[in-house]
Amino acid sequence: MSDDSAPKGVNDLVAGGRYRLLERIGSGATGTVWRAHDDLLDREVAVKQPRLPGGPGDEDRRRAAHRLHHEARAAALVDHPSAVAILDVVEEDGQPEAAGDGPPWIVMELIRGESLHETLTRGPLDPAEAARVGLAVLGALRAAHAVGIVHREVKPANVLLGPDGRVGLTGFGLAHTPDPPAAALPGSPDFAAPERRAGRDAGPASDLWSLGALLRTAVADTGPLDPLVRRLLSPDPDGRPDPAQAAAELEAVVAASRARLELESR
Ligand SMILES: Nc1ncnc2c1ncn2[C@@H]1O[C@H](COP(=O)(O)OP(=O)(O)OP(=O)(O)O)[C@@H](O)[C@H]1O
Repeated sequence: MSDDSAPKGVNDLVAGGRYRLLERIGSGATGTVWRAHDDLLDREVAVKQPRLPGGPGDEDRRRAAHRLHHEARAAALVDHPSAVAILDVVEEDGQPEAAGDGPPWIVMELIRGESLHETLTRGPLDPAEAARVGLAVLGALRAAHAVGIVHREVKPANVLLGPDGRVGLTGFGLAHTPDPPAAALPGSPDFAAPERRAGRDAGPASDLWSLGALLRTAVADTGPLDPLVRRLLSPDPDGRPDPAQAAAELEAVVAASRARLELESR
């Protein structure tokens, strides 16, 4: 693309010499997410600009940068159509930082839409749509668990919904591989499994509890999802369903709804 046709960015800020920031999408605890144009590949992407506390060398700042690096690495390991793909990481600050502690700007695929959290501010989903979204999230979680990653922050704000039915799980900031640090990490209490709230470590079953909480929050009445949601929300991690079984039950709810719609359209 020639310079003339390149979209004009906000303040013409170009991260990593390549990602032209176009529009602020939103911001969270660790940074601001921008819609950006990748001038090299001529496509739009999402770029997370870190917001780090303190000044260079501060412990808080070092920890926040570490968390972002960790988020990028954890998310990049997960290869699933319902996990937001990590495309690149660039270090862009101009500030002298210790190697590996610099603020990483995370370049991700852009999901044009909104988070499930935003969708739910307008009203609940019907159980079949919740099952479809839950099935996608569960798929991404199973892919994460298969490579030894526990997400630890499954919640509606971390589920992005595209206009084409696309579901993208993001927010791997608290994700970790087993053998965790002893200290309990912060998270969202409403979606954190009881063992996590008690300060014990989270395993794959903790993500299943969070999925149960997400499904319960997404619908006005759990209806056909009720038996599954109850088991996902079992206080005992061993009492939660096997992920393959949970997927089969969600699929059954989605299939029943499709069959009903087909009958009605005849
Ligand atoms: N890849 C993406 N494509 C489109 N929008 C995104 C993407 N990633 C995040 N967003 C949007 O950007 C906003 C901020 O995302 P971010 O991940 O920083 O939020 P957060 O989960 O609250 O943050 P944190 O995990 O740091 O607390 C959210 O509204 C989210 O919907």
